[in-house]
Amino acid sequence: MEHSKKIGLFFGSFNPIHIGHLILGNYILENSDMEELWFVVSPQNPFKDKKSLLKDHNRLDMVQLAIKNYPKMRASNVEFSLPVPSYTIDTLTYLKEKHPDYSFSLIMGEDNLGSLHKWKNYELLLENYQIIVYPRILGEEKKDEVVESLRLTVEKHENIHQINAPIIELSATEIRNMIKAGKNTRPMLPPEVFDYLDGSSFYK
Ligand SMILES: Nc1ncnc2c1ncn2[C@@H]1O[C@H](COP(=O)(O)OP(=O)(O)OP(=O)(O)O)[C@@H](O)[C@H]1O
Ligand SMILES: O=C(O)c1ccc[n+]([C@@H]2O[C@H](COP(=O)([O-])O)[C@@H](O)[C@H]2O)c1
Repeated sequence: MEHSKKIGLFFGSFNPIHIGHLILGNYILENSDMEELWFVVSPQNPFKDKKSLLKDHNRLDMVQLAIKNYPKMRASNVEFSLPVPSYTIDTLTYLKEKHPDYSFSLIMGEDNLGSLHKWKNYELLLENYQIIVYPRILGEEKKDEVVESLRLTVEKHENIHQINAPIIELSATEIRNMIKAGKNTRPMLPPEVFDYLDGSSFYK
């Protein structure tokens, strides 16, 4: 049988991409059988607050800058030309058609696993794709018993693979707030992304 290249997909708005995303992407490449890791930049979601969301191409530019020295990482703009809001199952179906020789897996934080049962066609997603789940610190809301029990049901599925990646408590929201307040974000951002933002008026 022909080998199908294993691709891990990491979806997000990456507004901006930060070192938490990079550390995790690198961990997965170094500790799983994924051969490539694609950062799939989600377009502007009409149901979310757009005020501080940079344009698609700016967020894609930053991902490209951040990964330029990581040969196994790619930036994907596949969702830019698909209907919004982007449903992961639709993106996966499109990617599978476009790259029939690749095998795609989903990379997801433990926090998102709690709401997976609300995603479009989540049963289809679970049946057809491997989902790699990494640990996050769960907030009070996520600890809710009902969510927790649903999470456990999904967790038992054979396509869910939990990995022991390091927890980096950083968020793009925190970084945007710091930039707005004139604080230094250099250690939280890949150097090229820091320079890109430093020379612009973004988030200020
Ligand atoms: N520090 C982190 N460590 C691991 N995963 C993260 C981290 N921050 C975000 N993620 C995950 O990365 C994906 C893309 O993240 P996203 O671009 O939404 O970043 P974010 O930092 O959570 O952004 P925001 O604060 O704007 O909501 C999401 O699945 C999110 O759960
Ligand atoms: O497909 C769905 O129904 C669906 C519902 C919610 C979230 N997602 C995906 O999960 C990613 C992270 O979601 P969020 O809400 O944490 O930004 C987002 O980029 C989407 O690709 C997908």
